[in-house]
Amino acid sequence: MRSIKVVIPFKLDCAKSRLSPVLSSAERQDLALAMLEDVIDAVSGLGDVTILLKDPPSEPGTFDRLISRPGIHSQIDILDCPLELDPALNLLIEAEVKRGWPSDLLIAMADLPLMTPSDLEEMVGTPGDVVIAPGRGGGTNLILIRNPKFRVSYYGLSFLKHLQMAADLGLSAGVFESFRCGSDVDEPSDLVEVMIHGRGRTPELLRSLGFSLSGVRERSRAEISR
Ligand SMILES: Nc1nc2c(ncn2[C@@H]2O[C@H](COP(=O)(O)OP(=O)(O)OP(=O)(O)O)[C@@H](O)[C@H]2O)c(=O)[nH]1
Ligand SMILES: C[C@H](OP(=O)(O)O)C(=O)O
Repeated sequence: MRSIKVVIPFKLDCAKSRLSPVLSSAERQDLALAMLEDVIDAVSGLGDVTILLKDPPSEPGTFDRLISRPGIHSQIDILDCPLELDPALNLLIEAEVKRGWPSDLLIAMADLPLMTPSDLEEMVGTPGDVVIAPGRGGGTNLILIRNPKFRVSYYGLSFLKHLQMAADLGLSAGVFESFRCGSDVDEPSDLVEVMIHGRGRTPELLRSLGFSLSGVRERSRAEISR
């Protein structure tokens, strides 16, 4: 099997703005870092990892502990790129093409705190020139790119867009359906799933911020309170 390079795009400044009804700006940054930690734990067995960073953090050393924890054996690099999500990722893809496509690329969003190494093993076993793990509601949570012709186009109905882009290029697309990989954390109601199913740093942080499951389940959803 070909080797895999993992790319995690990450933005700390104004991170997770859709959670502003329930979390302050500093808390959202802490949450973004906790989710990044859980994502690194899930992906680090697959190969080397590049964190594609939008804006260098104001506090030096923000990432030091995250990337040099015991149990993390892969190489983790931080690559600064001020561009928006798509141009930053497509520039990185083109750089890999110029290098002769030494590894396949797995692009993993940093807001997937439920994802586990065994989910990813299953995804990597899925055939296709491109394999996509959709997010709930039509987004794209993970893309495994095995063919260097593919480029990304996130936001909007990006799952369907990515399938169409693969078809337009004549590439085969595998779809990896997974509850854990499909659960990205964007809206306050997504925090419920983290409290119920999370096992890592993210539910721990939410508990330390005072969140708990209220024990009530209304309109088919458990409720959390703070
Ligand atoms: N490198 C880079 N990463 C980004 C950028 N915008 C978002 N990301 C990352 O891409 C992933 C998905 O982004 P979103 O779910 O929109 O996260 P977000 O922008 O922090 O959240 P909202 O402000 O609520 O949209 C997360 O891992 C983000 O950290 C960007 O402009 N550059
Ligand atoms: C990046 C974007 O994430 P969302 O904010 O839609 O979860 C997408 O999946 O296309």
